[in-house]
Amino acid sequence: MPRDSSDGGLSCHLIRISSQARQSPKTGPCTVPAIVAIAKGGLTPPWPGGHRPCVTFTLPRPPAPDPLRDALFLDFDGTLVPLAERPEGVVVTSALIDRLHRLTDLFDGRLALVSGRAIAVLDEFGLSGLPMAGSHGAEWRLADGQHDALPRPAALDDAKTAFVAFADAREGVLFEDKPLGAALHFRLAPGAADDAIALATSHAGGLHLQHGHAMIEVRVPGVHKGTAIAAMMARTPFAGYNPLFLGDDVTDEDGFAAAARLGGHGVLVGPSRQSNATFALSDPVAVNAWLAELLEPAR
Ligand SMILES: O=P(O)(O)OC[C@H]1O[C@H](O[C@H]2O[C@H](CO)[C@@H](O)[C@H](O)[C@H]2O)[C@H](O)[C@@H](O)[C@@H]1O
Repeated sequence: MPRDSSDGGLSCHLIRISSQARQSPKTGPCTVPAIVAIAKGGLTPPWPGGHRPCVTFTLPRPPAPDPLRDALFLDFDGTLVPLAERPEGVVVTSALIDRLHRLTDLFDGRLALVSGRAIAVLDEFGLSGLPMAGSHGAEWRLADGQHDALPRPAALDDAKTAFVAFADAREGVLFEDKPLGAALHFRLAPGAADDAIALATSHAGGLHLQHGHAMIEVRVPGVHKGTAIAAMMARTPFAGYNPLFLGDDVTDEDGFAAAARLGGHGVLVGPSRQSNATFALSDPVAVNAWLAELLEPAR
């Protein structure tokens, strides 16, 4: 199966190849259909005419997990709930909460949320009964009360002051105060993206610069969703099972890699891209339908 290794780091199975000329995500316009690139020698440089080929990575739908062998790790925003214009705008329905609890029972407790949000925020959304990792892996809490959280770095206070001033000065930019991070959202002000990212980068010393959907964040360094999944997988009731992780954002790539390393796999939610995931679902509606199907045999 052909692979595109031109971007380094990630490697993806190329399942479907587009013959349409499209915008290349990495190197500007691509004008050479991949099928031509393959005919001329492959998907790595040199490409015909020097142009990156147009490729579409399409991953297959995940098979149904086995409740006796697998553990489910679920991202929140963009995976379980559709993205909203504002962080506080997402809606967590009672049907979703009920579904997650029934799945937890089906998997004998082996279901956890893995989010960039703080655990305290997920609790406020009514999800407090579930095991979860928050703050991009900087904190986790299991159903039996085991928990861990890294301390808040002092550097976040300076970042917060600068981010609040920036958000006040730029129409549509939102500041999100997080216990273990500080974030700027520019979904409502896309023109402010470059300046917001530059500002966050200037405050990233000693912190981790975390990109996300229409947002930039500085946060606790040294951890990520992969380390959180590994920490939970080392403990009861997860140890000894195969982790499946569903996520949509760049922060989820570490989780996909960890799931694969620990004997499971990642499921990318959303449009195709180069990813550590090996399966895909189109959006949160598809995720919730897939999850609901798992409960059907138990009805
Ligand atoms: O890891 P996740 O659970 O996916 O959390 C990632 C970030 O989600 C939130 O921001 C994103 O969702 C917002 C609401 O839909 C949206 O307005 C924003 O553009 C997205 O980036 C949350 O606010 C962040 O703290 C999380 O890190």
